[in-house]
Amino acid sequence: MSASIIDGKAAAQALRDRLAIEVSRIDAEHSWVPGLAVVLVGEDPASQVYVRNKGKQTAEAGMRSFEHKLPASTSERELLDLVESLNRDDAVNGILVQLPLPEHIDAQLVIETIDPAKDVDGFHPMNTGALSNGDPTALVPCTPLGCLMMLREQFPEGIAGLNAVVVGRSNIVGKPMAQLLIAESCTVTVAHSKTRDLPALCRTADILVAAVGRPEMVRGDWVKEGAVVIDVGINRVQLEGQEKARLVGDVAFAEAAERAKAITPVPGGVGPMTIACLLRNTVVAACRQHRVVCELG
Ligand SMILES: NC(=O)C1=CN([C@@H]2O[C@H](COP(=O)(O)OP(=O)(O)OC[C@H]3O[C@@H](n4cnc5c(N)ncnc54)[C@H](OP(=O)(O)O)[C@@H]3O)[C@@H](O)[C@H]2O)C=CC1
Ligand SMILES: Nc1nc(=O)c2c([nH]1)NC[C@@H]1CN(c3ccc(C(=O)N[C@@H](CCC(=O)O)C(=O)O)cc3)C=[N+]21
Ligand SMILES: [Mg+2]
Repeated sequence: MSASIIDGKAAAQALRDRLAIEVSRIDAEHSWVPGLAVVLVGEDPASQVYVRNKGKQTAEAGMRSFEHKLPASTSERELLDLVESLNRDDAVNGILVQLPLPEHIDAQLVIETIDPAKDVDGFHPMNTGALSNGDPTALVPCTPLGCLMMLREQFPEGIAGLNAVVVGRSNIVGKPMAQLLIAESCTVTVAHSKTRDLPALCRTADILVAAVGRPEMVRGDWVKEGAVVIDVGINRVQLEGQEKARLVGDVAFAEAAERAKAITPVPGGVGPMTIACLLRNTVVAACRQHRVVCELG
């Protein structure tokens, strides 16, 4: 079998097109547009790429974008003050503080300072709690939400009852991914660095999600014939004799594609959908704040 390649770029474009229509309807009917504030502390080059993409795509969807770039030397108090001022700012409907933060800043404290109604990353305990309780009003973390949207497209008959293996248990990807799949009635196993015989476990997966941060760790023979593989990994690897770093996922793509039914590429898979879902969460959050019905579900 040779896998079909899931086009995350196209899926993200389609979602952004729908958002743009919804935003222009809101603007016409209510005379406001959703606003997203992105806060970047420090100079991490990869984070700068994402922040630039977010700003551009936010504007293209007709929304307002507020970028706050702070030096790595910013104190915790200064960052908390900024978050509190964004909480009070009515033009700001969504707040994203790019992670990781410098060592001297308590990231959990920053996350808990964000108004849960503006927490478009879905990382605030109020939102993670709501997700784990199956509360549909939860703001759901963007990367897992994007993965779920792509998975649903692959299974017109639904995913209930399928075996899902999520490799990685981070608060930003693995755990919320597992929660979403549980809510979809998959049978979910979460693997991590202490998991025994990971290859054999992965071979039980109808749905295999890799969110590990290790380039091409998941090999072709870990993939069950006909499985759908979602590769969340974004790893910059420097190849010998090549000038530019290359982006690779957590899955050995060519090998896995020989056995999977469908697979997401890196780049062009989960990454673009993450940003589109961030914009979606911002529109949803803005509509709730204005007590206006949103036609995005
Ligand atoms: N496309 C996108 O939009 C996004 C992509 N990413 C990418 O996804 C990847 C994961 O990110 P994130 O969740 O933040 O990473 P973390 O480093 O926070 O978590 C990695 C997880 O993988 C587990 N792990 C590490 N090594 C192994 C191993 N050898 N075998 C099994 N499990 C292992 C860890 O286990 P343990 O808990 O035991 O340490 C941990 O649970 C990264 O490449 C990141 O860049 C992240 C966010 C968004
Ligand atoms: N508070 C917070 N929320 C996040 O959602 C968050 C974060 N912090 N910190 C970093 C990770 C990573 N992340 C990505 C977003 C887009 C792409 C993306 O657009 N990737 C493109 C390629 C872009 C490139 O060339 O680097 C692709 O995969 O095709 C990747 C990764 C969001 N994250
Ligand atoms: Mg992390």
